[in-house]
Amino acid sequence: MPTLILVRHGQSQWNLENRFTGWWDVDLTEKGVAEATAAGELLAEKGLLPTRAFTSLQTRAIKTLHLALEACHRLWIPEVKDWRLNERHYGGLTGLDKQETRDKHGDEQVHIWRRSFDVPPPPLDAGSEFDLASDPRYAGIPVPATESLKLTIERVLPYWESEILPVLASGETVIISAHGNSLRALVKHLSNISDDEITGLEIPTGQPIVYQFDDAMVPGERYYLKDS
Ligand SMILES: O=C(O)[C@@H](CO)OP(=O)(O)O
Repeated sequence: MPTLILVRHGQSQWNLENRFTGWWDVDLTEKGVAEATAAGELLAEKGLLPTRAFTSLQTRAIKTLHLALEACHRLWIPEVKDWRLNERHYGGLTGLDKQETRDKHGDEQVHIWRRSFDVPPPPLDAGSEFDLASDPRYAGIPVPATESLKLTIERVLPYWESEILPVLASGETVIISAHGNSLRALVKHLSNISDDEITGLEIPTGQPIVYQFDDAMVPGERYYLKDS
C-alpha cells in the first residue's frame, strides 16, 4: 500500500531564537538533531521504512532527512531536493524577532501574517541582507519576495502532483522532509481542510505524520506515527 511520511525539520536555530525564518537557511539546534534522529528511530521501531525521499533546498530539512534515514538505516535510498518544498517565504519579516514584531504591530496583525490563508507578509526589499537572488542554489529559480500560504500551495501542489504522487502511486513508501508551512500546504490538500480551518493547524517539529493511500490513490486519515 502506498504510504506517505511527512516530517517537519527538527528545531532550527531561529525556531529557538523566535525569529521569522522562511527561505533563510538556518541550521538545526542540538535539540533539532535529537528530534530528527528520534524520528528515524521511530520509523525503525514501527517498521515503516522509506524507499524514496523528497526534501527542500534548505539545510534544516535536508539534515533532518539524513539524520532520520541514518537512524533507520536507509541513507542509501534515492532522494530529490526541490525549492518547491521550501518553507513559505516570509518577505520583509525575515530575520525579525516574532515577539518584537508583535509588540510593534500587535498580536492580530502578526497572526494574520503568520496564519491567514491569503495575506502575504510585506515583501522583502531587493538588496536586503536576506535577499537570496544571488544564492547559487536558486539560480534560474523565481525567488519570491514574499508568500502567503495560498502562494505556497500554488508551488507545492504542482510539484506534489507531477513529481511525488506518481512515485507514491508506483507503491513506494515516500518520506518528505520539509517545513511547517510547505507541509501545511500539503496536509490542507490531502486532508481536505478549508481555507478557514487551516489557520488553526500547526505541524510539530520532528513528528512523523503518516497517510496511507488506497488503490485509487485516495489518502486515508492522517495520523502521527507515535500514536499508531
Ligand atoms: O519562521 C518560519 O519560517 C515559520 C516556521 O518556523 O514560522 P511560523 O510558525 O510563523 O510559520
